[in-house]
Amino acid sequence: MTNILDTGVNTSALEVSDVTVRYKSAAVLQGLSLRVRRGEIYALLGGNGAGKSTTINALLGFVPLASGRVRVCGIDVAADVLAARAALAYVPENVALYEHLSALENLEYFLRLAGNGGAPDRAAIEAALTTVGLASEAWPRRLAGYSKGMRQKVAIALALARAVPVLLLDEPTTGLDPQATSEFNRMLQDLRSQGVTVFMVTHDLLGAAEVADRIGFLDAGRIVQELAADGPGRFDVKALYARYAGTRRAA
Ligand SMILES: Nc1ncnc2c1ncn2[C@@H]1O[C@H](COP(=O)(O)OP(=O)(O)OP(=O)(O)O)[C@@H](O)[C@H]1O
Repeated sequence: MTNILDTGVNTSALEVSDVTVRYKSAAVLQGLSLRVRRGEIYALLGGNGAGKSTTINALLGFVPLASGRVRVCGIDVAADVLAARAALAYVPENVALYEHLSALENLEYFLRLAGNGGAPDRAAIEAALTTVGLASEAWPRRLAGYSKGMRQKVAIALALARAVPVLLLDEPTTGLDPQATSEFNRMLQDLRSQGVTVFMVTHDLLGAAEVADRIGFLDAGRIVQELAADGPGRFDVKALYARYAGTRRAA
């Protein structure tokens, strides 16, 4: 798969440096710093209100920064938000695609919108749908009959067909059954092996431990802990659970 921004291979995919975001007087991100390497799966965990969605909004350039800097593939988001967004595909928890169109038609339609008006490349569409593991029988069916997991696959296939190097996933496994979750995690591993970077916000500690290279714990707008997968043993889930539970503020 071609990476649209593979110049500057030494730059991080995502770099958040000492970022503060305020809503009115309240600081929601408070000196947040994190770095995601190219081809890495990074899971951001944190309790409700910790600032996870605000972090995604900062990466997309949707919230002004009171201080700090955000870079996407080396591009300063404040300096060139459109170039930064072109390197990102944001997949929200509930994917917004056309229900009355099939997977193939949705991809054709959105690629035409994103492109320069020419016909989208059918082979690239089929390759992307294959990579995400959507069964080919489903490709011509309307999305109205799709499960949540299938819709997510279509949204990710769209990002792949656009050759976007970085995926931002918001709660991707919420509402998926265990089989769909493990299929989803396998797909993320396939994407990683193709050099795609994944940044996901999640409450699914076990899923994150299964698939992520690193897990960051966000509390009150900053990273309070960051752990890396340690080889074949990966994360110590028990210890992780204790730490994760420990970052949640008392209700
Ligand atoms: N547009 C806004 N205006 C004012 N306050 C906001 C706004 N958006 C978020 N907040 C506040 O900022 C804080 C962080 O919100 P954010 O949505 O980033 O948290 P989160 O970690 O994604 O939470 P959740 O897990 O519940 O989705 C919360 O206290 C929230 O109420």
